[in-house]
Amino acid sequence: MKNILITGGNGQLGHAIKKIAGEFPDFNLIYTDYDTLSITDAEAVNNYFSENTPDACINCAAYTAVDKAESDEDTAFVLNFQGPLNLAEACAAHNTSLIQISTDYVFNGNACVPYKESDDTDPQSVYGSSKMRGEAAVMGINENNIVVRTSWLYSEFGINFAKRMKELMQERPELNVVFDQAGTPTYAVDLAKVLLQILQHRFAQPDAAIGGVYHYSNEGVTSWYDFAVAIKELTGATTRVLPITSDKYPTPAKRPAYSVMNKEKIKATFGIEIPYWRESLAECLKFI
Ligand SMILES: NC(=O)C1=CN([C@@H]2O[C@H](COP(=O)(O)OP(=O)(O)OC[C@H]3O[C@@H](n4cnc5c(N)ncnc54)[C@H](OP(=O)(O)O)[C@@H]3O)[C@@H](O)[C@H]2O)C=CC1
Ligand SMILES: Cc1cn([C@H]2C[C@H](O)[C@@H](COP(=O)(O)OP(=O)(O)O[C@H]3O[C@@H](C)C(=O)[C@@H](O)[C@H]3O)O2)c(=O)[nH]c1=O
Repeated sequence: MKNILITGGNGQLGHAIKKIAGEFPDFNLIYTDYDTLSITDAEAVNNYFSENTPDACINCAAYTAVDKAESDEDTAFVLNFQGPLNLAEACAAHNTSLIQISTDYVFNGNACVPYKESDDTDPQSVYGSSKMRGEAAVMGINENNIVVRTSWLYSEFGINFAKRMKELMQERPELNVVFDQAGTPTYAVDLAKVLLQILQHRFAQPDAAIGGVYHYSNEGVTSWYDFAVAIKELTGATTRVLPITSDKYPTPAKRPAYSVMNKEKIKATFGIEIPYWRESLAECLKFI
């Protein structure tokens, strides 16, 4: 039995991991959150690892309020950079495997073909910059650590675009949604399974050199507008969904115009198949 620590366990991804934990009977999953283990408190993190010595840690704790981060930079960096650094140091000291979750918002969005892990990062927002620093901190401490970048995460848990759209469609006759930002939605439950599969792989072949950055989203490409239209179609809502350009929906943080990620590396390394985004959306909507 392997003990797996899930930090930020009360967030969206933490809940998604809880949902599928039963499919991994060899793992004893331990969930902590802000109130039980603040990842920004280096001493608390060290003490926790000394007392509990987990075999692996998946860091789901993060500052994810993209717009708020623009005016709350210090808090975003403490949580998205210092927190992962604290965890990476404790993991290194206790021989614990670490998976850090990162984001498509580390890219500037100027590409027109899917981003590879080796492409340059150039975040356009405080959130993206803080996550990029978190990636560098984790990989700088131990090259065997793993960073999984994902995009447009949604699920029946927490706050996310799909849940918000479904709510708004019940309240409003018309919705305006940007169609000039392209990316790929990711059902958090699909990501949760892959994270635990990666750990299975790590424990089965401890000497395999699988450390590094990986991209994972669902398959396909869409825009936020098309994502909203799919939610409307799949839920049978009658709201009019209208496409707008980003300048008609001003936000404090700039989002990448294109943040589709190439997933060849994660598929080849771990032998996984990835569901198409619309099929996963249909599955998720059964639970929203
Ligand atoms: N959501 C998305 O669209 C995407 C997310 N990601 C990444 O995926 C990961 C998971 O995101 P998601 O589950 O959506 O995020 P959530 O915001 O749902 O969850 C983050 C969790 O971290 C907790 N937390 C806050 N501060 C601390 C702290 N100091 N110590 C421990 N825990 C803390 C939060 O608790 P509380 O709520 O009490 O503050 C919350 O439970 C993150 O790394 C994120 O950057 C990547 C791409 C897209
Ligand atoms: C609610 C709403 C949003 N939008 C736009 C705003 C924005 O450009 C886009 C996405 O909206 P949101 O602000 O909900 O999503 P956002 O917070 O930008 O989502 C991001 O979160 C972080 C944590 C990530 O890591 C990213 O991968 C991504 O998922 O849709 C509309 O056009 N109309 C609307 O009614």
